[in-house]
Amino acid sequence: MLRIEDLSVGFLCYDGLLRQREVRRLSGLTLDLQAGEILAVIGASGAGKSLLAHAIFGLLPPNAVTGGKITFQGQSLENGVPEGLLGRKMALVPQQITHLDPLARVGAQLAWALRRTKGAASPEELLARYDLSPETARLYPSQLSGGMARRVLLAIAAAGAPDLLIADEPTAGLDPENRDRVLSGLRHHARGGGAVLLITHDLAAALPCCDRVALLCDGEMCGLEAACDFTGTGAALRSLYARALWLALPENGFLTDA
Ligand SMILES: Nc1ncnc2c1ncn2[C@@H]1O[C@H](COP(=O)(O)OP(=O)(O)OP(=O)(O)O)[C@@H](O)[C@H]1O
Ligand code: NI
Repeated sequence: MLRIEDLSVGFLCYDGLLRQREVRRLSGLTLDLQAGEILAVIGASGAGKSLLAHAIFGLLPPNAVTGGKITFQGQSLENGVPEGLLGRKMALVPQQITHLDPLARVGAQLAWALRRTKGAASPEELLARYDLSPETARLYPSQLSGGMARRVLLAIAAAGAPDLLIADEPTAGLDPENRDRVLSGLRHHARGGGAVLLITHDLAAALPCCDRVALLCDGEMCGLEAACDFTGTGAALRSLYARALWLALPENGFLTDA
């Protein structure tokens, strides 16, 4: 469904008064994502996870320099996501909850999303999918808890039943209960045949819900593993980085000498 081949992203910055140079932040990234699959992209802060999401949606700033190829359902995204696909075929759940309109009730924002994407669901159905009560529709964003706001963002992104959902840190700052609600909403999406790119730094939380894990390290891919291989001593994992990350989890004894 989504194919990324040799993607690179850099930024032009001034080096002296007039000379510009490119600072590479992503390089040589190759990935594909199938329908019905949840692929987790795991990496530390600054690894380039959000850049990957923004590159897919063509949301990079003008000083960005990109290379490589991104195709979605066989269509090139070289010039950004075509208008007809946005929201209806592919949707982004942004990292910042400030993307909600502070002056509009949740219900109105869901209704706009449904109208814009010609979505068939009702606002109540979308809220229920993310375990939000129908009364949530009457609230303004300032009246939502952090966990509720994240789930509202997901419900808005799900309005057009997109084939591909890219969720950038949808569980950041959430307690385990809210985190599981968000993840089960993403699983619901994948079960219905959608594909999910789940961006997170939390390997332990992502593992029970994803199918594969791509590891990003300083802008490069340093492992692509099946989620089921994160087990025992990590002997089935192919990359050293994945094994080190797995063994360093608290439940595996914080081992750091993999
Ligand atoms: N507009 C920009 N101009 C220059 N550098 C940028 C820009 N946006 C991001 N970067 C750099 O690219 C690198 C990757 O940033 P990115 O936001 O993708 O990290 P991340 O993995 O999403 O981190 P986090 O988990 O903290 O969200 C960082 O070093 C960041 O400073
Ligand atoms: Ni980020």
